[in-house]
Amino acid sequence: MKKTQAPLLVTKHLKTSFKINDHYYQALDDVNLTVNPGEFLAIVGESGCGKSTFANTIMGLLDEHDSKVSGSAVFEGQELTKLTETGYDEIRGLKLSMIFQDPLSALNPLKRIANQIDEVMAYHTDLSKTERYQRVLKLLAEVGIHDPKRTARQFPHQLSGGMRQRVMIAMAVACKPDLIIADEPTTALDVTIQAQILDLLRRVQQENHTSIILITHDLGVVAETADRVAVMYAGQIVESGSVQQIFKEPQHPYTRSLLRSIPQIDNATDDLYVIQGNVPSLQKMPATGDRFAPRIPWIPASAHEDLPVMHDLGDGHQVRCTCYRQFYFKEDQRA
Ligand SMILES: Nc1ncnc2c1ncn2[C@@H]1O[C@H](COP(=O)(O)OP(=O)(O)OP(=O)(O)O)[C@@H](O)[C@H]1O
Repeated sequence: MKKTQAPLLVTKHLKTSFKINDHYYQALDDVNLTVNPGEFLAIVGESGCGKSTFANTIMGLLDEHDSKVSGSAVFEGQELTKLTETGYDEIRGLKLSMIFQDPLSALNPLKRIANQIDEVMAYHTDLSKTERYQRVLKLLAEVGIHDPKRTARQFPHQLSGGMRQRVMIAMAVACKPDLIIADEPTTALDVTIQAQILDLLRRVQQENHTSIILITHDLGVVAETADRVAVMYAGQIVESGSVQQIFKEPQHPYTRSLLRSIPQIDNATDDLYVIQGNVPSLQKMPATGDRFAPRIPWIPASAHEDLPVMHDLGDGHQVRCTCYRQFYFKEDQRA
């Protein structure tokens, strides 16, 4: 059952800049995203596209001395960009949680697992110590830890990578938050464990009706997991839509290139498609034009907009720039 029909998180014209050598450079540019209650949104893009910056902006984890945020991010009616540190303390862990890529550095190496999960409940709930311990064991069992009592006594270094990530998920869901941001939660894990962790996140979303934003560079992991996908390139959302739209009718050349780069099991003899070039650094970000254009030089300049905007394709499918209308792969054209 839905807790509320209103969107959970709405960002409008959200921009984040970082100070480098006394100048501010934009890492997030005009990000407009909506996350509905109980929805699983994936944000996908190569390394350096701004995905973690988005997560850190929403979670209030940026260093205010070297970053600037403008625009709006409203979470459950609260404007996050104006929230003080004390305000964030009230909602982080309770309404808004984060799962990091590297649980070993996110967990405290000197504290037993039980104490780390207990902390968030001690801060946000009125449960007694005994009740909290019972909940720690229940949470550990729910995230697939076979011997919760034993794991509760252990330190992070005594656990495998997959178990540590399960513990992080137990911590993140301890107070049943409304939104969890998982930043590359499976990147450091092998493929089998990766699938288990994604299944677990999906289960958390369905059982607790929690919204999840999954941040990943791997479009391949998204198809089975997410409801909607936002593709990010060089600090901008270049395409967004349902999983079906993104996988069956991808429009932006960047989305199509990412899809083509996914290894296909039934296509083992074909060479893997590699997107040529790199994501521009913040200092080299072009002020105008399609930011992906330099990586598809065979597409005529006239196909791109000078100041690309989002185009509505219907049913919630959006794409930036008109170049998608004339996009083709150079290799296909030669064939
Ligand atoms: N504190 C910072 N100061 C300066 N530049 C930063 C800072 N944090 C991130 N950046 C730059 O902002 C851009 C976006 O980085 P971000 O980490 O958000 O990308 P990402 O898509 O999450 O990639 P990755 O998966 O590698 O973290 C990059 O060019 C990065 O170098």
